[in-house]
Amino acid sequence: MEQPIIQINDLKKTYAGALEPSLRGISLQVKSGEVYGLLGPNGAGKTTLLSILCGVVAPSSGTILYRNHPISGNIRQLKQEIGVVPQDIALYPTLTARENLEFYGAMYGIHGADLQSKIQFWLDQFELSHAANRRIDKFSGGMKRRINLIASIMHNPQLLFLDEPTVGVDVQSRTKIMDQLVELNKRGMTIIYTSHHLAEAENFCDTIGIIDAGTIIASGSPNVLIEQTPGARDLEDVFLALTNRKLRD
Ligand SMILES: Nc1ncnc2c1ncn2[C@@H]1O[C@H](COP(=O)(O)OP(=O)(O)OP(=O)(O)O)[C@@H](O)[C@H]1O
Repeated sequence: MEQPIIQINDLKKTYAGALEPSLRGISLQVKSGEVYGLLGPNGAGKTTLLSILCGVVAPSSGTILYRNHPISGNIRQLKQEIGVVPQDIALYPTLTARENLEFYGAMYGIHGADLQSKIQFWLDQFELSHAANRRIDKFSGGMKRRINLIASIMHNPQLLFLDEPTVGVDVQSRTKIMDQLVELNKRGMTIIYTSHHLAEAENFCDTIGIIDAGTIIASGSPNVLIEQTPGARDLEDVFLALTNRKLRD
C-alpha cells in the first residue's frame, strides 16, 4: 500500500429541502491498494458519501482529491478508472445476462472480440456461464448481484465502490462474491465498500471508518479498533460500543 488514491477533506452535504445535514464534515484518506470499509447504522450517510465520491451527487462543501488532483477537472478519465456497484440492482430485467454485460461493456468503450472474451472470463469466474442467455428477471437474487458486480469491473477499474454488495444473497453467492473481491484486491484494485455485515467487513477490510449521523466517529484497522475498545471481542462489539444500541428509525 502506498500513496492515497483518494483524499477527502471536510466534506459536507445537506440535501435540498432537508432540515439536517447528511454529512457533517467528513475527512479521510484511502491508500492505493487498500480495502476501506465504511460502516454505520441506517441513515448514517454511507450511501451519500459513496455517491459523492463516485460523482453521482454533488457535495455542499469540502474537497476531494483523486491521486492528489481535484476530481472536477478530469471527470471523463475518472469514470474510466472507477467502478461503481450500486446498492440497487442496475440491470435491465428483460435482457439476458450477456446482453446486459454487452451494454455495460460498450458504455466503457469495450467492443467486439475483446468484450466477448471479457464477458466469458467473468461469467466463468462467477460461475454464471450456464445462465448467460437467460433473462435477468429469471435470475435469483444472488445471481443478479454477481452480474451487477461483473458489469462494474469488466473495464478493470483501479478504484471500485461497492454499496452493500452481498445484501440479500445466500451464503454460497456471498462467498463467491467475497472471494472474487479478495482476488481483485490482490491484483491491485483499491476497494471502498459499505456493509451491515460486520464479520464480513472484519475479514475483508484493511481499514474501517465508522460513520454515525454524518460524522466519522472512529477509524483504523479492525484489530486496532477491537484492541482500543474495552471488552470488545470483534468488530460488532466495537460498532455497538461506539454507535450505541438506539434504533435509528
Ligand atoms: N436524496 C435524498 N434527499 C434527501 N435526504 C436524503 C437523500 N438521500 C439520503 N437522504 C438522507 O440522508 C441521510 C443519510 O442517508 P444515506 O442513505 O446516505 O445513509 P446510509 O448510511 O447509506 O443508510 P442505509 O444503511 O440505510 O443504506 C438520511 O437521513 C437520509 O434520509
